[in-house]
Amino acid sequence: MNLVSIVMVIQLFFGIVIGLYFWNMLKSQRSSKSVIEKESVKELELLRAMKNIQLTKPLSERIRPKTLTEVVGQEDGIEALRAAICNSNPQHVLIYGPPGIGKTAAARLVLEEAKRNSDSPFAKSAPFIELDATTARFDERGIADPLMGSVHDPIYQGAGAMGQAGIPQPKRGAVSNAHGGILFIDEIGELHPIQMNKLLKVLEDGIVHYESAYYSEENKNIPRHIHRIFTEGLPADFRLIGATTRMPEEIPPAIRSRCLEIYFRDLEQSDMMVIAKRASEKVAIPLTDAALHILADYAQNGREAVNIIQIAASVAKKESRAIIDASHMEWVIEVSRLTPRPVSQVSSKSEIGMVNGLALLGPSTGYLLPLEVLLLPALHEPKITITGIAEEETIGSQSKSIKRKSMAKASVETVVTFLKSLGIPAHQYDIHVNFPGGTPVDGPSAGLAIATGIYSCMKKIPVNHLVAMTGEIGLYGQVMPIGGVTIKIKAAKQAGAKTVLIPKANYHTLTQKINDITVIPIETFEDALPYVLDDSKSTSSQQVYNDKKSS
Ligand SMILES: Nc1ncnc2c1ncn2[C@@H]1O[C@H](COP(=O)(O)OP(=O)(O)OP(=O)(O)O)[C@@H](O)[C@H]1O
Repeated sequence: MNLVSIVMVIQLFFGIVIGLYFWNMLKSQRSSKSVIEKESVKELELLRAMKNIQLTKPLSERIRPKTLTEVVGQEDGIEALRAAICNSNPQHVLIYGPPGIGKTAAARLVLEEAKRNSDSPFAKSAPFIELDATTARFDERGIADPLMGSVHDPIYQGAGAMGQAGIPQPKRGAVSNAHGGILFIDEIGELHPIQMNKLLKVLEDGIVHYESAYYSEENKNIPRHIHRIFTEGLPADFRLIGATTRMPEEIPPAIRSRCLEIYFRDLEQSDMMVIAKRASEKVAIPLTDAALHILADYAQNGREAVNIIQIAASVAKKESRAIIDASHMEWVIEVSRLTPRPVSQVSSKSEIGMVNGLALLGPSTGYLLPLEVLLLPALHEPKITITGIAEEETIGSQSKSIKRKSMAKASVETVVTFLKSLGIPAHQYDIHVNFPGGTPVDGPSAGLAIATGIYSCMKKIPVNHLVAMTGEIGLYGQVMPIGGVTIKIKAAKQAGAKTVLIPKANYHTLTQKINDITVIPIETFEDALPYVLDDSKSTSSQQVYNDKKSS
C-alpha cells in the first residue's frame, strides 16, 4: 500500500467518524424534538381535560349585581362614585368600607355606566383592570412587578432569542394594561410604600418609565419598539379606584389628596334581607320569614348573607324540602360558629355612672358604646382601672407605626385633673371605667362620656339614658373635635338615643340632616351638663357645678 492509499484510508475513516457524529447529533435532536412534541401533546390533552371540568360558581358570584341599582344600601356612596367617574373629567377615587358590602361590585359597574355617557373620555373598549394589593408583591430588582410592570433583563431570560442578543424586554404591568380605563386596586391600604410612591408618580405623569443596565441607545440589536419604550415610557393614563377596609388616617395623605374619598356604609339588617331574598330566588328555594330574620341578625355583610343562603339551601335540598326554614338557618349558624351582629340599644332607664358613648368599628361603622363608671374611696394610692379594651395599641401605617398607651386611661387622667381644678375631688377615688362587650374605643373620643360618668358618680346623679355623646375633653373642660361624627350620630339614632352631643367644631362639618334625633353642638363640659344628667335633677346639678366653679 503506497502512502497515497494510506492517506485516503485515514481520510475515509475520519470522514466516516465525523459523518457518524453528525448523524447521531441529528438523530438525538430529532428524538428530543419528538419527545418534547409528545410531551406537549400530552400536556395539551391534560389542559383540555382540565378545562372541561367546571365546578359551579359560588352563589355570591352568580348574584353579583349587574347594575348599580342592584347594589343594595349604598345609594349615597354610589351617587358619589357616579359623580366622580361618569362625567367628562373623571377623578381618582378611594372607597372606604368594611369587607363584603359591594365596593368591588360598584367599582366594576361604574365604568360601564360611564361609557354610556356621551361626554365620557372612556372609549367603549376601555379596560377595567383589577389588582389585589395584598398579593401584588414585587421584586426590588425590578424583575417582577405586577402593578408597574418590569424589565426582563437578558441575564434572567435564559437562552431566548432576545436574551441571547442581549436585549432587555419591558413587560407591561397593571398601570399600562389599564391605560384609557380604570385600575381597581382592592385593599389599596396594603400596598407596599415603594409601590405606593411609584403609583403616585404614574398618576401624576400618565406614563411609566423603565430602566435597565442592559439598555443602550446605541445598541442596534434592540428593536425600535423597545427603544421607544425606554426613551418615552409606556402610556399609563387611567383613573384609579382604590378600595380599603382601613381607616382614612391609615392611608398615605399623598394618595388621599389625589382622590375623591367615598364611604360605603355598613349594611343594615333590612339590607341583608333584600340580598338574602335575591339569593334565595337565584337558588330557587324561598325562605320563611323566621329564617330571614335569623339571617339578618347574624349576617355581618352582603357576602356572608349570600353564603349563608347557599349553605342553608343545600341543607334544605338534602332534606328534600322546598323551603329554607328557621331550623336550617340555626344549623348553619351553629356549624359556622357565627356570632350575632353587634346591636347596641340604649338602656331602659337612667342610672348613675352609666353613659352612652359612641365609637367607630371601621371607616363607616358606628356603634353606641355603653360605658360604666364606678368610684370607690381609695384606701391607699388612688388607682385608675380600665377594662374591656386594649391597654396599648399600634397606630399608623406600614411605613410608620407608633405604640400608644391606653388613650382611655389618658382621658380619665385628663378628666380627673379637670374635675380637681373645679374642686371635685375625683382624684381621691379608685376609678374603674368598664367598656362592656370589648368594643374598641377609638382613642380619646370617649373623653366626654368618661367625664360625664365620673361626674355622675361624684354627684350621685343618674345620666340620661336617651342621650349619647362623643368628644375629646381637654384639661380646661373644653370639648374638642373627633372623627366619624356623622356615622356616630346615625349609630346613636339606631340605638334609640333621642339626643346626641357632639363637639361644636364638628357641627359645621355635618353635611346631611339626620332626622329623629336632636344634635347638640357643645364647646365645654359645662354645656353638656343640662342634657346629660337625668332630666329631673339636671337643673340642680347644673347649679352645683356652677356654684363650685364660681367658688
Ligand atoms: N350592597 C350589596 N348589594 C348586593 N349584593 C352585595 C352587596 N354587598 C355584597 N354583596 C354580595 O357579596 C358579594 C361580594 O361583594 P363585593 O366583592 O362587592 O364586596 P366588597 O365590598 O368589595 O368586599 P371585599 O373587599 O371583601 O371584596 C357580591 O358578589 C354580592 O353577591
